[in-house]
Amino acid sequence: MKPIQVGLLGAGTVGSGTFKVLQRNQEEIKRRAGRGIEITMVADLDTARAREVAGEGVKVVSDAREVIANPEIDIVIELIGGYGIAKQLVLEAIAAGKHVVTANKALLAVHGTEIFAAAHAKGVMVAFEAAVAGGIPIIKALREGLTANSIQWLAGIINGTTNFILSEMRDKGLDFATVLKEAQRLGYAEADPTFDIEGVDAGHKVTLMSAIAFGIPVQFDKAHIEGITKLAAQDIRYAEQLGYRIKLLGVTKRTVKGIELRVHPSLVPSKRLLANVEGAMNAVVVHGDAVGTTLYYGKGAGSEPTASAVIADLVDITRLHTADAAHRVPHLAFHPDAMSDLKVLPMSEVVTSYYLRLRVADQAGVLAKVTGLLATAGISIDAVLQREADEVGGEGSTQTDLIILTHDAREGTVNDVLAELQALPTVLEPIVRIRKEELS
Ligand SMILES: NC(=O)c1ccc[n+]([C@@H]2O[C@H](COP(=O)([O-])OP(=O)(O)OC[C@H]3O[C@@H](n4cnc5c(N)ncnc54)[C@H](O)[C@@H]3O)[C@@H](O)[C@H]2O)c1
Ligand SMILES: N[C@@H](CCO)C(=O)O
Ligand code: NA
Repeated sequence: MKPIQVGLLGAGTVGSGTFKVLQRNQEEIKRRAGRGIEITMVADLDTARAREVAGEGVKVVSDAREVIANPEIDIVIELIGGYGIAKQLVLEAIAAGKHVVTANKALLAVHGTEIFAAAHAKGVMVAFEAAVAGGIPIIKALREGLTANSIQWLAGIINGTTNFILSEMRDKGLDFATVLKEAQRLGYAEADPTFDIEGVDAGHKVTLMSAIAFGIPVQFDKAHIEGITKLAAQDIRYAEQLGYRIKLLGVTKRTVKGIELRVHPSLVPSKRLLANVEGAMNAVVVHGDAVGTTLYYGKGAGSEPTASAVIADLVDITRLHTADAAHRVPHLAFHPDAMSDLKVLPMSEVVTSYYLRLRVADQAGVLAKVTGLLATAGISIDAVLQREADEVGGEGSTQTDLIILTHDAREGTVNDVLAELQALPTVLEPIVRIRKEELS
């Protein structure tokens, strides 16, 4: 089947990421969607840059309406932003019978009711995973994964720019303006960064989540919004001394009286996972009556993380648009005729790093012997800690613990060297081995 054709409006930060990821993972995405997905036309006012982004074989125009008018195109991605021309283009694309994918939370939070109604009437989809918490699939989680639940509340760090500002101010003592500039340079901030720092962007996102969580219309005008511009550095410090971090949270809650919908700085106990979400990272905690509390964490802004969500929507729409049984969501995510024959590795071939603890005789040369055997096996050491003998076995002890952190090594190699180490007469007890994952 011929690839589904996509038109892109706006080849900026997110648009260029969408191109890159779609090209890099083309084959895998096709195996998942059951059909190729190709951006064949791009509109951007800056046609020279768009041409650079799009590469060979893609038609570049400056007038977005040419993309919408192209009958070959089934899906239009709107990545221009704002309420003005973006709104007109989205409504025109819908009227022309195109599905729309957008990252424009401002547009949907304010004009969502009109846009979704137009799409419903026309029988097309408007997908917006990228609009909330960027790459985190929170829309899909709320709409599909948690669909059995009566959702009670959700709270999240959903603006990367402000979380980045708060983290950098606290950790590096940098001033607000400097960090904001850096967030803009990194492509996190909105075209108008007051939307970020005054909590408006977070308000747009929590409004969209509130609608999906509780089945209410999008009502940005009812949200209470405070940003971080009035936050004083000493309050961040005092909160810290009391065991709290200050985070800009978007919160929406079902109560007997109605729905809470609010964005403001909040003290969060330092030991909570949310308090430890740093930099431009986002996280959303959702509480459903059946599932309890669940947490979603990841990059909420930036070129490729946001593109990740845009493309997920493209795949969803491609599956639904190509509406025969063969193109529904496959049981194993990839289409049955596109499964891979990649092998599952035996544990001995797994590469990871290790924590090793050896109870050894407290005598000269033991450490050298142990590290020598590891070196011979090609296992490099990240850190060594030797406990004092009397900490281990009491005063006058003749035993001590050697704790070794290794760099990455093959499990089979580690097994062999552990057998050698265990056989040393100076190693007194079974060696403790715990695998270590940096998960970075
Ligand atoms: N940057 C992020 O991390 C991020 C994350 C999530 C959502 N978003 C949203 O994604 C959208 C795009 O953001 P971005 O950061 O990629 O913005 P950007 O400013 O980098 O890109 C916008 C592009 O649109 C083009 N453009 C402007 N007017 C146009 C018109 N009339 N016709 C055609 N092209 C036009 C601009 O030349 C520019 O290349 C916004 O709605 C934003 O809120 C961004
Ligand atoms: N300006 C937004 C981009 C992602 O929506 C942020 O900082 O989170
Ligand atoms: Na998302």
